[in-house]
Amino acid sequence: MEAEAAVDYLVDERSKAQFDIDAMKIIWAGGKHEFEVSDRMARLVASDPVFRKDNRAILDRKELFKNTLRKAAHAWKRIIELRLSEQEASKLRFFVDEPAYTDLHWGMFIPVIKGQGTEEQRKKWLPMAYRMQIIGCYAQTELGHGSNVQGLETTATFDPELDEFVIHSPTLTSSKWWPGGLGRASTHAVVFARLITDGKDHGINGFIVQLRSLDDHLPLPGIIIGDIGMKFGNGAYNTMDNGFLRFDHVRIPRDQMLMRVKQVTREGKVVQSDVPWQLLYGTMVYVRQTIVADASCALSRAVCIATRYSAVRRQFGSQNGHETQVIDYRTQQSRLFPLLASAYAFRFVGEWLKWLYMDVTQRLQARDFSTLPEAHACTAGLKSLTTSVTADAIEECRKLCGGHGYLCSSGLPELFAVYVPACTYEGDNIVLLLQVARFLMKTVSQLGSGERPVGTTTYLLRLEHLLQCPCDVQGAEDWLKPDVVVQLFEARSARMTVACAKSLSKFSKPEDGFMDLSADLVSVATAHCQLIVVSKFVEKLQQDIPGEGVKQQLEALCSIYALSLLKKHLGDFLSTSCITSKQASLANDVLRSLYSQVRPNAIALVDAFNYTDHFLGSVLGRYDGNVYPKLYEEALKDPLNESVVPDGYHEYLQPVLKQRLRTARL
Ligand SMILES: CCCCC/C=C\C/C=C\C/C=C\C/C=C\CCCC(=O)SCCNC(=O)CCNC(=O)[C@H](O)C(C)(C)COP(=O)(O)OP(=O)(O)OC[C@H]1O[C@@H](n2cnc3c(N)ncnc32)[C@H](O)[C@@H]1OP(=O)(O)O
Ligand SMILES: Cc1cc2nc3c(=O)[nH]c(=O)nc-3n(C[C@H](O)[C@H](O)[C@H](O)COP(=O)(O)OP(=O)(O)OC[C@H]3O[C@@H](n4cnc5c(N)ncnc54)[C@H](O)[C@@H]3O)c2cc1C
Repeated sequence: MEAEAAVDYLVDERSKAQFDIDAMKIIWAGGKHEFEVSDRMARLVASDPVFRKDNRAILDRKELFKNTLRKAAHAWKRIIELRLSEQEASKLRFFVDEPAYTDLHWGMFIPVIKGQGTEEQRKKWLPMAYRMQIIGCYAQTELGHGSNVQGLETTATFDPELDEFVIHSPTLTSSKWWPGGLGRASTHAVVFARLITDGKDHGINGFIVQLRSLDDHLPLPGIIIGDIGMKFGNGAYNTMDNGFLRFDHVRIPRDQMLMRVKQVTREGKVVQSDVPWQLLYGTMVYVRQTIVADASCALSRAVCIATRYSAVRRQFGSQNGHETQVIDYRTQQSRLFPLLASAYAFRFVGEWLKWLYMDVTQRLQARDFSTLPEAHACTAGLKSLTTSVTADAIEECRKLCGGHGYLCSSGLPELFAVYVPACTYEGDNIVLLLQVARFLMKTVSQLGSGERPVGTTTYLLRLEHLLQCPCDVQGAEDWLKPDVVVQLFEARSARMTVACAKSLSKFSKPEDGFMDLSADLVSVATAHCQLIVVSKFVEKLQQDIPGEGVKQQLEALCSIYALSLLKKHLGDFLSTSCITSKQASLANDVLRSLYSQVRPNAIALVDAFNYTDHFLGSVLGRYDGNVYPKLYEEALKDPLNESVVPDGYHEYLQPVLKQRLRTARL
């Protein structure tokens, strides 16, 4: 009975949608072709029993890891058999949805050789890597240093006699610690180490080092290697073999130093090429950009689960003889719909960031390095903003699902455990925001010197205006005007930036100021990054958006994104006199009416993500809404339910029960 009623809830919900959902699916996917590829790969993975993943939380580490190896090998087999393109293969791996050494091989090892190798090095190493004849990882972080890349201790000392580098770990803290894929799978690594020639330290650089034999996978001489142990959560990121690695005077040929940024000649002379040294950090810029795109996937997945379940779940009250769907509670809407809006916002900012990254790459090839600092600031800042919001949002979605959200079968605990390290890897989120703040302070300080701000900082050219312009909101409807909202976010960011720059100028040493004001600098960077997301959403809406009602839905979501941020950071907007308290109260009224506008479309808006039940991996987020019987089904699959009387009853339960009986008689 309940099961049928639950199914009905979602059918009814879907019939209320006021927009063309197929058109929205294409917008979400980023185009017709992208939608077709994504849809095909998702179905391919979902229909293949090797890719089942509902048992991850109960497998022990060894079984779990072996199963990951099996899935990765099967994925590779399918990629070859079906002659999948690079785009299709990467989508297939995405839908397999299991962190694995292949993420680092394709996501970092290949990109670092592409970005930091010479033409010759690329020709030598990439074909082997593309065919997976070698498996590589990215070994930068050490036990003692992660954020402070310049503080790495591993050494690469040039031996001119043998024309080789000697890679060595001089201290315990110089052990490589964390690299994914290193622990068990990789045969090779790009190792970041201090380049030393003729007794002189030339700073860090990447080196290709073979770690394990290609015949029997045993570590090569001088290599001490292993897995760093269990991480947060069962299943979750434990499918990944994050590893440790120590070198005892390991020798590699000179041509295995990645030489795009610096070269070492046969005589041991170090030659700096004319590209900026920061390109050594280029792979991190690339991966940060992909992490932003990935944030909208994780966020939309959690939101899809919470939204569908909120429509199925009923609690208290009465609507036509039924209890109230929890999605109809204003409190539920005010927690859920800003997250739904953020998922769309991050999708569009991710698309834009991909474009920015391609643009900077093309410019670098043409030896135009002018936009590199901005690309670094945008990728760092948006990586930080989107991953922090997404991690918090997954936890919020768990709470939005009440008690059942805490069950592994809701999919949310594992999603959270897999996702939270994104706030740390590829740059700790606070460290990255401080990089953005540094960039903003530098941009402001150069305004008078004729240096023109570029791209996302162009608004600072209108600084005088932004520092005193009043907010143009007289009536509630003014809050729906995109130019009013964008200018408001510009004014807030500009005012906070200038206030911080003024405070900084009071310090005789800028570095002291940076230390003392770092918490404020993080707020400034956050305000700037939120402005970028809002303005990229608005720009997206200025493009041609086909499909009946699609644009209207996206406009509502864009307003929800911006106004819910305004509400959350009201202190910033009021303390910088960007708005009055009357305007804040009008914004709150508008938000409520926007929630009402989104409410009938909520299920269709999450259906537009086009996730299969396999990918969602959630009983609560099932497409058919058939939640309750499936919760039972999942519970009954638990190994604890395999026997009626639990293992251990005779040893540990029965004696206790008997003893209590005797005590009671006494
Ligand atoms: C099923 C799940 C799969 C999901 C996968 C989805 C997507 C991902 C896809 C592929 C990836 C695969 C798997 C993902 C999973 C895990 C991967 C994790 C891998 C790692 O986790 S891998 C280690 C990453 N580890 C860091 O992330 C260290 C952070 N630490 C730093 O990054 C630096 O150390 C910094 C910047 C903090 C200090 O650097 P510093 O000490 O040199 O100091 P300073 O601040 O003075 O900078 C001097 C001048 O360089 C400029 N500058 C700085 N950085 C730049 C850059 N990148 N580009 C251009 N310019 C840059 C500055 O703006 C300044 O410029 P100016 O002088 O003009 O002011
Ligand atoms: C799951 C996972 C996978 C990873 N994969 C890889 C990989 O494949 N390859 C690789 O090389 N590395 C990898 N890493 C390492 C990762 O990149 C680092 O852990 C990350 O860059 C953070 O550095 P840290 O550990 O040194 O943190 P720390 O810098 O020690 O951070 C500790 C605290 O100090 C604060 N802090 C640090 N510096 C400052 C500052 N200047 N100002 C203010 N606060 C500061 C931070 O905000 C944080 O709160 C991985 C890490 C994880 C968790």
